Amino acid sequence: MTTFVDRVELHAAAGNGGHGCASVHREKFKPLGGPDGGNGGRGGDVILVVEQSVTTLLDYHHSPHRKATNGQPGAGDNRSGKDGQDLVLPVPDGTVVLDKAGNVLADLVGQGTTFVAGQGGRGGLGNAALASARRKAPGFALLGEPGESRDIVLELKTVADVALVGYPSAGKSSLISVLSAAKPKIADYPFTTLVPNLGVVTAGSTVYTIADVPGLIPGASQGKGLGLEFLRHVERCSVLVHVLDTATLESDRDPVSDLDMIEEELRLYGGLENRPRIVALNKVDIPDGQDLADMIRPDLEARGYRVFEVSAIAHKGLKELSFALAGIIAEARATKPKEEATRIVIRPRAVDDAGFTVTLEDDGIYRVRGEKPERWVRQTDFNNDEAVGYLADRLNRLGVEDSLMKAGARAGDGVAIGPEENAVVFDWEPTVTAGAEMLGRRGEDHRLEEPRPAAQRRRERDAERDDAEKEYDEFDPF
Ligand SMILES: Nc1nc2c(ncn2[C@@H]2O[C@H](COP(=O)(O)OP(=O)(O)OP(=O)(O)O)[C@@H](O)[C@H]2O)c(=O)[nH]1
Ligand SMILES: [Mg+2]
Repeated sequence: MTTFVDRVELHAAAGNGGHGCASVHREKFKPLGGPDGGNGGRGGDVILVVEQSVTTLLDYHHSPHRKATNGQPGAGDNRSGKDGQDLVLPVPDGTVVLDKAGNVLADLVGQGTTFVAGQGGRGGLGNAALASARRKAPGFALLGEPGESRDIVLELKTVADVALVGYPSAGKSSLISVLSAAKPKIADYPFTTLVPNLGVVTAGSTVYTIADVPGLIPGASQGKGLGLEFLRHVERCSVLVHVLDTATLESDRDPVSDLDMIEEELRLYGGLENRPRIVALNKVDIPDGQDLADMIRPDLEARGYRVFEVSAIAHKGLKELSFALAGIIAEARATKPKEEATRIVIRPRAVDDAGFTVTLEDDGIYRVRGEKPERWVRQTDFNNDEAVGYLADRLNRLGVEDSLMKAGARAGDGVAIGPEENAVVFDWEPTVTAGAEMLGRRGEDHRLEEPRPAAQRRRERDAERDDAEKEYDEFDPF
Protein backbone atom coordinates (compact mmCIF):
# COMPACT_ATOMS: atom_id res chain seq x y z
CA MET A 1 0.00 0.00 0.00
CA THR A 2 1.15 3.49 -0.67
CA THR A 3 1.95 5.36 2.48
CA PHE A 4 1.03 8.94 2.53
CA VAL A 5 3.81 10.90 4.10
CA ASP A 6 3.07 14.42 5.14
CA ARG A 7 3.87 13.83 8.77
CA VAL A 8 7.05 12.27 10.05
CA GLU A 9 8.78 11.95 13.34
CA LEU A 10 12.39 12.97 13.25
CA HIS A 11 14.96 12.08 15.85
CA ALA A 12 17.58 14.78 15.61
CA ALA A 13 20.81 14.25 17.50
CA ALA A 14 23.35 17.01 17.42
CA GLY A 15 27.01 16.15 17.77
CA ASN A 16 28.69 15.92 21.14
CA GLY A 17 31.37 18.37 22.03
CA GLY A 18 34.85 16.87 22.13
CA HIS A 19 36.50 16.51 25.52
CA GLY A 20 39.25 18.85 26.48
CA CYS A 21 42.65 17.29 26.90
CA ALA A 22 44.79 17.23 30.03
CA SER A 23 48.40 17.01 28.97
CA VAL A 24 51.80 18.26 30.08
CA HIS A 25 54.37 19.53 27.66
CA ARG A 26 57.29 17.20 27.26
CA GLU A 27 60.64 18.08 25.89
CA LYS A 28 64.04 16.58 26.38
CA PHE A 29 65.91 18.07 29.34
CA LYS A 30 62.93 20.20 30.27
CA PRO A 31 61.17 18.31 33.01
CA LEU A 32 58.71 21.01 34.02
CA GLY A 33 56.76 21.67 30.86
CA GLY A 34 53.51 23.57 31.22
CA PRO A 35 50.05 22.23 30.52
CA ASP A 36 49.43 21.94 26.80
CA GLY A 37 46.11 20.08 26.49
CA GLY A 38 43.97 21.50 23.69
CA ASN A 39 40.23 22.20 23.67
CA GLY A 40 37.64 19.83 22.31
CA GLY A 41 35.81 20.74 19.11
CA ARG A 42 32.19 21.81 18.99
CA GLY A 43 29.57 19.20 18.05
CA GLY A 44 27.70 19.72 14.78
CA ASP A 45 24.16 21.15 14.78
CA VAL A 46 21.19 19.54 13.10
CA ILE A 47 19.64 22.22 10.91
CA LEU A 48 16.46 22.13 8.86
CA VAL A 49 16.52 24.32 5.76
CA VAL A 50 13.68 24.96 3.33
CA GLU A 51 14.70 23.80 -0.10
CA GLN A 52 12.19 24.55 -2.83
CA SER A 53 13.20 21.56 -4.90
CA VAL A 54 12.28 19.19 -2.08
CA THR A 55 8.61 18.35 -2.17
CA THR A 56 8.13 15.50 0.26
CA LEU A 57 9.16 14.36 3.68
CA LEU A 58 9.60 10.84 2.38
CA ASP A 59 13.34 10.72 3.11
CA TYR A 60 12.71 11.24 6.79
CA HIS A 61 10.03 8.60 6.78
CA HIS A 62 12.60 6.11 5.52
CA SER A 63 15.40 7.20 7.82
CA PRO A 64 14.09 9.18 10.77
CA HIS A 65 17.29 9.08 12.85
CA ARG A 66 19.68 11.83 11.94
CA LYS A 67 22.89 12.66 13.73
CA ALA A 68 25.45 15.36 13.23
CA THR A 69 29.08 14.50 13.82
CA ASN A 70 30.84 14.91 17.12
CA GLY A 71 33.57 17.38 17.87
CA GLN A 72 37.01 15.79 18.15
CA PRO A 73 38.78 15.72 21.50
CA GLY A 74 41.61 18.11 22.11
CA ALA A 75 45.16 16.77 22.10
CA GLY A 76 48.55 17.55 23.60
CA ASP A 77 50.78 20.22 22.18
CA ASN A 78 47.84 22.65 22.30
CA ARG A 79 46.03 21.01 19.46
CA SER A 80 42.32 21.75 19.41
CA GLY A 81 39.90 19.07 18.29
CA LYS A 82 38.12 19.58 14.99
CA ASP A 83 34.56 20.86 15.14
CA GLY A 84 31.84 18.43 14.18
CA GLN A 85 30.06 19.06 10.90
CA ASP A 86 26.59 20.57 10.89
CA LEU A 87 23.99 18.26 9.42
CA VAL A 88 21.79 20.23 7.04
CA LEU A 89 18.46 18.58 6.29
CA PRO A 90 16.48 19.97 3.36
CA VAL A 91 12.73 20.17 3.93
CA PRO A 92 9.89 21.27 1.65
CA ASP A 93 8.47 24.76 1.73
CA GLY A 94 5.59 24.83 4.18
CA THR A 95 7.02 22.39 6.69
CA VAL A 96 5.74 22.89 10.20
CA VAL A 97 7.93 21.77 13.09
CA LEU A 98 6.18 20.54 16.23
CA ASP A 99 7.25 18.93 19.43
CA LYS A 100 5.81 15.57 20.37
CA ALA A 101 3.10 17.22 22.44
CA GLY A 102 1.89 18.99 19.31
CA ASN A 103 3.17 22.48 20.08
CA VAL A 104 4.30 24.36 17.00
CA LEU A 105 7.98 25.22 17.25
CA ALA A 106 8.37 26.77 13.83
CA ASP A 107 6.61 27.32 10.58
CA LEU A 108 9.11 27.10 7.77
CA VAL A 109 8.00 29.15 4.79
CA GLY A 110 10.27 30.47 2.07
CA GLN A 111 13.45 29.22 0.46
CA GLY A 112 16.33 29.13 2.90
CA THR A 113 14.31 29.40 6.06
CA THR A 114 16.29 27.70 8.76
CA PHE A 115 15.53 25.96 12.02
CA VAL A 116 18.07 24.56 14.40
CA ALA A 117 16.57 21.25 15.45
CA GLY A 118 19.46 20.24 17.66
CA GLN A 119 22.32 22.27 18.95
CA GLY A 120 25.76 20.75 19.04
CA GLY A 121 27.50 20.40 22.38
CA ARG A 122 30.29 22.76 23.32
CA GLY A 123 33.75 21.39 23.36
CA GLY A 124 35.46 21.07 26.73
CA LEU A 125 38.40 23.30 27.58
CA GLY A 126 41.75 21.64 27.73
CA ASN A 127 44.05 22.06 30.71
CA ALA A 128 46.11 24.69 28.89
CA ALA A 129 43.07 26.96 28.75
CA LEU A 130 42.23 26.20 32.36
CA ALA A 131 45.65 27.15 33.65
CA SER A 132 45.92 30.37 35.59
CA ALA A 133 48.22 32.09 38.01
CA ARG A 134 46.58 30.21 40.85
CA ARG A 135 46.27 26.88 39.11
CA LYS A 136 49.47 26.57 37.12
CA ALA A 137 49.20 22.97 36.00
CA PRO A 138 45.64 21.69 36.14
CA GLY A 139 45.59 17.91 36.09
CA PHE A 140 42.18 17.84 34.47
CA ALA A 141 40.22 19.14 31.53
CA LEU A 142 36.54 19.80 30.96
CA LEU A 143 34.32 17.29 29.27
CA GLY A 144 32.60 18.12 26.02
CA GLU A 145 28.89 18.68 26.41
CA PRO A 146 26.53 16.15 24.91
CA GLY A 147 24.76 17.39 21.79
CA GLU A 148 21.10 18.18 22.06
CA SER A 149 18.92 15.26 21.16
CA ARG A 150 15.33 15.94 20.25
CA ASP A 151 12.31 14.19 18.86
CA ILE A 152 10.34 16.48 16.63
CA VAL A 153 7.45 16.09 14.27
CA LEU A 154 7.50 17.52 10.77
CA GLU A 155 4.25 18.24 9.04
CA LEU A 156 3.89 19.36 5.48
CA LYS A 157 1.28 21.93 4.71
CA THR A 158 1.10 22.53 1.03
CA VAL A 159 1.35 26.18 0.31
CA ALA A 160 -1.07 26.45 -2.59
CA ASP A 161 -3.36 29.31 -3.50
CA VAL A 162 -6.26 27.10 -4.45
CA ALA A 163 -7.44 23.85 -2.94
CA LEU A 164 -9.79 21.53 -4.76
CA VAL A 165 -12.00 19.63 -2.36
CA GLY A 166 -14.59 17.02 -3.12
CA TYR A 167 -15.64 13.40 -3.00
CA PRO A 168 -13.35 10.74 -4.35
CA SER A 169 -13.59 10.51 -8.14
CA ALA A 170 -15.26 13.92 -8.51
CA GLY A 171 -12.51 14.78 -10.97
CA LYS A 172 -10.18 16.93 -8.88
CA SER A 173 -6.97 15.49 -10.28
CA SER A 174 -8.43 15.61 -13.78
CA LEU A 175 -9.10 19.32 -13.35
CA ILE A 176 -5.55 20.00 -12.19
CA SER A 177 -4.22 18.10 -15.16
CA VAL A 178 -6.10 20.33 -17.59
CA LEU A 179 -5.71 23.62 -15.75
CA SER A 180 -1.96 23.23 -15.29
CA ALA A 181 0.92 21.25 -16.66
CA ALA A 182 0.80 18.84 -13.73
CA LYS A 183 0.22 15.22 -14.64
CA PRO A 184 -1.35 13.58 -11.62
CA LYS A 185 -2.66 10.07 -11.57
CA ILE A 186 -6.29 9.86 -12.67
CA ALA A 187 -8.45 6.78 -12.41
CA ASP A 188 -12.02 5.71 -11.97
CA TYR A 189 -11.59 4.29 -8.51
CA PRO A 190 -11.84 6.28 -5.29
CA PHE A 191 -8.74 7.46 -3.45
CA THR A 192 -6.61 7.53 -6.53
CA THR A 193 -4.85 10.54 -5.11
CA LEU A 194 -2.80 9.72 -2.04
CA VAL A 195 -0.61 12.78 -1.96
CA PRO A 196 -1.80 16.23 -2.91
CA ASN A 197 -0.95 17.17 -6.46
CA LEU A 198 0.30 20.62 -7.08
CA GLY A 199 -0.03 22.50 -10.32
CA VAL A 200 0.89 25.98 -11.50
CA VAL A 201 -1.78 27.90 -13.40
CA THR A 202 -1.26 31.01 -15.47
CA ALA A 203 -4.36 33.09 -16.08
CA GLY A 204 -3.64 36.43 -17.69
CA SER A 205 -0.98 38.10 -15.59
CA THR A 206 -1.73 36.06 -12.49
CA VAL A 207 0.23 32.95 -11.71
CA TYR A 208 -1.03 30.77 -8.92
CA THR A 209 -0.73 27.27 -7.55
CA ILE A 210 -3.54 24.81 -7.28
CA ALA A 211 -3.59 21.65 -5.17
CA ASP A 212 -6.06 18.83 -5.08
CA VAL A 213 -6.83 17.19 -1.82
CA PRO A 214 -7.42 13.46 -1.77
CA GLY A 215 -11.10 12.64 -1.73
CA LEU A 216 -13.16 13.53 1.31
CA ILE A 217 -15.86 11.27 2.67
CA PRO A 218 -18.24 11.64 5.62
CA GLY A 219 -16.24 11.50 8.83
CA ALA A 220 -13.09 12.84 7.16
CA SER A 221 -12.63 15.43 9.88
CA GLN A 222 -12.58 12.56 12.39
CA GLY A 223 -9.95 10.82 10.36
CA LYS A 224 -12.11 8.61 8.15
CA GLY A 225 -10.75 7.78 4.74
CA LEU A 226 -7.70 9.85 4.02
CA GLY A 227 -9.41 13.10 4.87
CA LEU A 228 -7.92 14.45 8.04
CA GLU A 229 -4.38 14.14 6.84
CA PHE A 230 -5.25 16.22 3.85
CA LEU A 231 -7.43 18.86 5.35
CA ARG A 232 -4.20 20.17 6.81
CA HIS A 233 -3.15 21.13 3.32
CA VAL A 234 -6.23 23.22 2.83
CA GLU A 235 -5.41 25.49 5.74
CA ARG A 236 -3.19 27.87 3.87
CA CYS A 237 -5.14 28.20 0.67
CA SER A 238 -6.72 31.49 -0.32
CA VAL A 239 -9.71 29.88 -1.94
CA LEU A 240 -11.48 26.54 -1.91
CA VAL A 241 -13.11 25.01 -4.95
CA HIS A 242 -15.86 22.51 -4.38
CA VAL A 243 -15.52 20.02 -7.18
CA LEU A 244 -18.92 18.38 -7.50
CA ASP A 245 -19.61 15.34 -9.62
CA THR A 246 -22.76 15.87 -11.67
CA ALA A 247 -22.59 12.38 -13.09
CA THR A 248 -22.03 10.13 -10.14
CA LEU A 249 -23.39 6.65 -10.48
CA GLU A 250 -24.03 6.33 -6.79
CA SER A 251 -27.79 6.60 -6.34
CA ASP A 252 -27.70 8.04 -2.84
CA ARG A 253 -25.59 11.04 -3.85
CA ASP A 254 -26.18 14.28 -5.67
CA PRO A 255 -24.01 17.40 -5.98
CA VAL A 256 -25.94 19.41 -3.41
CA SER A 257 -25.81 16.81 -0.66
CA ASP A 258 -22.16 16.17 -1.55
CA LEU A 259 -21.51 19.85 -1.00
CA ASP A 260 -23.34 19.79 2.33
CA MET A 261 -21.28 16.85 3.47
CA ILE A 262 -17.98 18.47 2.51
CA GLU A 263 -19.00 21.73 4.16
CA GLU A 264 -19.88 19.84 7.34
CA GLU A 265 -16.47 18.17 7.37
CA LEU A 266 -14.75 21.51 6.81
CA ARG A 267 -16.79 23.00 9.62
CA LEU A 268 -15.86 20.18 11.98
CA TYR A 269 -12.22 20.56 11.00
CA GLY A 270 -12.51 24.25 11.82
CA GLY A 271 -10.66 27.41 10.93
CA LEU A 272 -11.81 27.68 7.33
CA GLU A 273 -15.05 29.60 7.86
CA ASN A 274 -13.88 32.79 6.21
CA ARG A 275 -12.13 31.23 3.26
CA PRO A 276 -13.85 32.12 -0.01
CA ARG A 277 -15.29 29.15 -1.92
CA ILE A 278 -16.63 28.61 -5.35
CA VAL A 279 -18.34 25.66 -6.97
CA ALA A 280 -17.21 23.73 -10.02
CA LEU A 281 -19.86 21.40 -11.38
CA ASN A 282 -17.75 18.84 -13.18
CA LYS A 283 -18.48 16.28 -15.91
CA VAL A 284 -21.04 18.36 -17.81
CA ASP A 285 -19.82 16.66 -20.99
CA ILE A 286 -22.16 13.88 -19.95
CA PRO A 287 -25.72 14.87 -20.95
CA ASP A 288 -27.29 13.80 -17.67
CA GLY A 289 -24.62 15.75 -15.88
CA GLN A 290 -25.42 18.90 -17.85
CA ASP A 291 -29.13 18.48 -17.06
CA LEU A 292 -28.43 18.08 -13.35
CA ALA A 293 -26.12 21.09 -13.40
CA ASP A 294 -28.80 23.25 -14.97
CA MET A 295 -31.24 22.08 -12.35
CA ILE A 296 -29.19 22.78 -9.24
CA ARG A 297 -27.38 25.92 -10.34
CA PRO A 298 -30.09 28.33 -9.08
CA ASP A 299 -30.14 26.54 -5.73
CA LEU A 300 -26.37 26.88 -5.29
CA GLU A 301 -26.36 30.50 -6.44
CA ALA A 302 -29.11 31.25 -3.97
CA ARG A 303 -26.74 30.03 -1.28
CA GLY A 304 -24.21 32.59 -2.42
CA TYR A 305 -21.80 30.42 -4.42
CA ARG A 306 -20.39 31.42 -7.76
CA VAL A 307 -21.02 28.39 -9.92
CA PHE A 308 -18.91 27.18 -12.85
CA GLU A 309 -19.88 24.35 -15.13
CA VAL A 310 -16.82 22.51 -16.32
CA SER A 311 -15.65 19.38 -17.97
CA ALA A 312 -12.13 18.20 -17.45
CA ILE A 313 -12.55 15.68 -20.22
CA ALA A 314 -14.06 18.03 -22.82
CA HIS A 315 -12.03 21.03 -21.63
CA LYS A 316 -15.19 23.01 -21.08
CA GLY A 317 -15.51 26.09 -18.87
CA LEU A 318 -11.86 25.91 -17.82
CA LYS A 319 -10.91 29.39 -18.85
CA GLU A 320 -13.77 30.97 -16.93
CA LEU A 321 -12.88 28.96 -13.84
CA SER A 322 -9.17 29.73 -13.94
CA PHE A 323 -9.73 33.46 -14.51
CA ALA A 324 -12.27 33.64 -11.70
CA LEU A 325 -9.75 31.99 -9.39
CA ALA A 326 -7.03 34.36 -10.56
CA GLY A 327 -9.28 37.28 -9.64
CA ILE A 328 -9.92 36.02 -6.13
CA ILE A 329 -6.25 35.29 -5.59
CA ALA A 330 -5.09 38.65 -6.89
CA GLU A 331 -7.46 40.27 -4.45
CA ALA A 332 -6.31 38.08 -1.56
CA ARG A 333 -2.69 38.85 -2.34
CA ALA A 334 -3.34 42.56 -2.44
CA THR A 335 -4.87 42.54 1.02
CA LYS A 336 -2.56 40.03 2.64
CA PRO A 337 0.82 41.20 3.93
CA LYS A 338 3.41 39.55 1.79
CA GLU A 339 5.12 36.59 3.33
CA GLU A 340 8.77 37.30 3.87
CA ALA A 341 10.82 35.27 1.49
CA THR A 342 13.38 34.08 3.97
CA ARG A 343 13.06 33.93 7.66
CA ILE A 344 15.65 32.47 9.89
CA VAL A 345 14.16 30.75 12.87
CA ILE A 346 16.50 30.42 15.76
CA ARG A 347 15.27 28.27 18.52
CA PRO A 348 14.98 30.45 21.60
CA ARG A 349 17.72 29.65 24.04
CA ALA A 350 17.48 29.54 27.80
CA VAL A 351 17.19 33.04 29.17
CA ASP A 352 18.41 32.45 32.70
CA ASP A 353 22.01 32.35 31.62
CA ALA A 354 23.24 34.38 34.55
CA GLY A 355 21.07 33.05 37.30
CA PHE A 356 20.05 29.91 39.09
CA THR A 357 17.36 28.87 41.52
CA VAL A 358 17.42 26.75 44.63
CA THR A 359 14.23 25.04 45.71
CA LEU A 360 13.50 22.62 48.51
CA GLU A 361 11.54 19.68 47.12
CA ASP A 362 9.04 17.47 48.92
CA ASP A 363 11.55 14.69 49.37
CA GLY A 364 13.90 17.00 51.28
CA ILE A 365 16.27 17.45 48.36
CA TYR A 366 17.51 20.89 47.41
CA ARG A 367 17.30 21.29 43.67
CA VAL A 368 19.57 23.72 41.88
CA ARG A 369 18.45 24.77 38.40
CA GLY A 370 20.24 27.14 36.09
CA GLU A 371 22.04 27.17 32.77
CA LYS A 372 25.51 27.56 34.21
CA PRO A 373 25.45 25.14 37.13
CA GLU A 374 23.85 22.49 34.94
CA ARG A 375 26.36 23.01 32.18
CA TRP A 376 29.28 22.93 34.61
CA VAL A 377 28.09 19.63 36.02
CA ARG A 378 27.90 18.16 32.51
CA GLN A 379 31.46 19.27 31.89
CA THR A 380 32.84 17.64 35.00
CA ASP A 381 34.76 14.40 35.02
CA PHE A 382 33.62 13.03 38.37
CA ASN A 383 36.45 10.50 38.40
CA ASN A 384 38.94 13.30 38.77
CA ASP A 385 39.08 14.88 42.24
CA GLU A 386 40.72 18.00 40.93
CA ALA A 387 37.95 18.46 38.38
CA VAL A 388 35.34 17.99 41.11
CA GLY A 389 37.14 20.55 43.28
CA TYR A 390 37.13 22.96 40.36
CA LEU A 391 33.37 22.44 39.98
CA ALA A 392 32.86 23.11 43.69
CA ASP A 393 34.84 26.34 43.39
CA ARG A 394 32.82 27.50 40.40
CA LEU A 395 29.51 26.76 42.09
CA ASN A 396 30.65 28.51 45.19
CA ARG A 397 31.77 31.54 43.27
CA LEU A 398 28.44 31.75 41.49
CA GLY A 399 26.82 31.88 44.93
CA VAL A 400 25.18 28.46 44.87
CA GLU A 401 26.57 27.61 48.28
CA ASP A 402 25.30 30.83 49.82
CA SER A 403 21.88 30.25 48.36
CA LEU A 404 21.76 26.68 49.64
CA MET A 405 22.65 27.95 53.07
CA LYS A 406 19.96 30.60 52.89
CA ALA A 407 17.42 28.03 51.77
CA GLY A 408 18.19 26.10 54.94
CA ALA A 409 20.46 23.36 53.64
CA ARG A 410 22.76 21.74 56.16
CA ALA A 411 25.79 19.50 55.75
CA GLY A 412 24.71 16.06 54.61
CA ASP A 413 21.52 17.22 52.94
CA GLY A 414 20.89 15.97 49.42
CA VAL A 415 21.53 18.48 46.66
CA ALA A 416 20.50 17.83 43.07
CA ILE A 417 21.77 19.91 40.18
CA GLY A 418 19.69 19.66 37.04
CA PRO A 419 16.17 18.65 36.01
CA GLU A 420 14.37 15.75 37.64
CA GLU A 421 15.05 13.30 34.83
CA ASN A 422 18.71 14.07 34.60
CA ALA A 423 20.32 15.47 37.71
CA VAL A 424 23.55 14.94 39.55
CA VAL A 425 22.73 14.29 43.18
CA PHE A 426 25.23 14.44 46.01
CA ASP A 427 25.40 14.96 49.73
CA TRP A 428 26.22 18.50 50.42
CA GLU A 429 29.49 19.31 52.10
CA PRO A 430 29.68 23.04 52.61
CA THR A 431 33.15 24.34 52.01
CA VAL A 432 32.97 26.17 55.36
CA THR A 433 30.94 24.72 58.18
CA ALA A 434 30.75 27.58 60.65
CA GLY A 435 27.43 29.27 61.44
CA ALA A 436 25.55 30.35 58.40
CA GLU A 437 26.15 34.05 58.95
CA MET A 438 29.89 33.44 59.14
CA LEU A 439 30.07 31.67 55.84
CA GLY A 440 32.30 32.99 53.20
CA ARG A 441 34.37 31.57 50.48
CA ARG A 442 37.24 29.24 51.07
CA GLY A 443 40.03 30.87 53.03
CA GLU A 444 37.89 33.72 54.17
CA ASP A 445 36.34 34.40 57.55
CA HIS A 446 33.87 37.19 57.98
CA ARG A 447 34.65 37.33 61.66
CA LEU A 448 38.03 38.78 60.81
CA GLU A 449 36.74 41.33 58.40
CA GLU A 450 34.90 44.57 58.50
CA PRO A 451 31.40 44.26 57.14
CA ARG A 452 31.32 45.64 53.62
CA PRO A 453 28.40 46.60 51.46
CA ALA A 454 27.23 43.91 49.07
CA ALA A 455 28.20 45.87 45.98
CA GLN A 456 31.75 46.19 47.15
CA ARG A 457 31.92 42.51 48.03
CA ARG A 458 30.70 41.67 44.58
CA ARG A 459 33.33 43.88 43.00
CA GLU A 460 36.03 42.24 45.01
CA ARG A 461 34.77 38.86 44.14
CA ASP A 462 34.74 39.71 40.47
CA ALA A 463 38.25 41.01 40.65
CA GLU A 464 39.28 37.76 42.23
CA ARG A 465 37.97 35.62 39.48
CA ASP A 466 41.02 34.34 37.78
CA ASP A 467 41.80 34.54 34.10
CA ALA A 468 40.69 31.07 33.21
CA GLU A 469 37.24 31.68 34.62
CA LYS A 470 36.91 34.84 32.63
CA GLU A 471 38.07 33.14 29.55
CA TYR A 472 35.76 30.28 30.14
CA ASP A 473 32.65 32.35 30.54
CA GLU A 474 33.47 34.34 27.50
CA PHE A 475 34.23 31.18 25.62
CA ASP A 476 31.13 30.80 23.53
CA PRO A 477 31.67 28.68 20.49
CA PHE A 478 28.25 29.46 19.05
N1 LIG B 1 -16.93 12.23 -18.27
C1 LIG B 1 -16.07 12.83 -17.46
N2 LIG B 1 -15.31 12.10 -16.64
C2 LIG B 1 -14.45 12.74 -15.84
C3 LIG B 1 -14.32 14.15 -15.84
N3 LIG B 1 -13.40 14.49 -14.93
C4 LIG B 1 -12.94 13.34 -14.39
N4 LIG B 1 -13.57 12.28 -14.92
C5 LIG B 1 -13.34 10.88 -14.60
O1 LIG B 1 -13.64 10.64 -13.24
C6 LIG B 1 -12.75 9.67 -12.69
C7 LIG B 1 -12.09 10.20 -11.45
O2 LIG B 1 -11.24 11.28 -11.80
P1 LIG B 1 -10.07 11.79 -10.86
O3 LIG B 1 -9.57 13.05 -11.47
O4 LIG B 1 -9.10 10.71 -10.58
O5 LIG B 1 -10.93 12.10 -9.56
P2 LIG B 1 -10.42 12.63 -8.15
O6 LIG B 1 -11.43 13.57 -7.64
O7 LIG B 1 -9.04 13.13 -8.26
O8 LIG B 1 -10.49 11.29 -7.30
P3 LIG B 1 -9.67 10.88 -5.97
O9 LIG B 1 -8.24 11.18 -6.24
O10 LIG B 1 -9.92 9.42 -5.82
O11 LIG B 1 -10.24 11.67 -4.87
C8 LIG B 1 -11.79 9.33 -13.79
O12 LIG B 1 -12.19 8.13 -14.42
C9 LIG B 1 -11.90 10.48 -14.76
O13 LIG B 1 -11.60 10.13 -16.08
C10 LIG B 1 -15.15 14.90 -16.73
O14 LIG B 1 -15.15 16.13 -16.83
N5 LIG B 1 -16.02 14.19 -17.51
MG1 LIG C 1 -7.41 12.52 -7.43
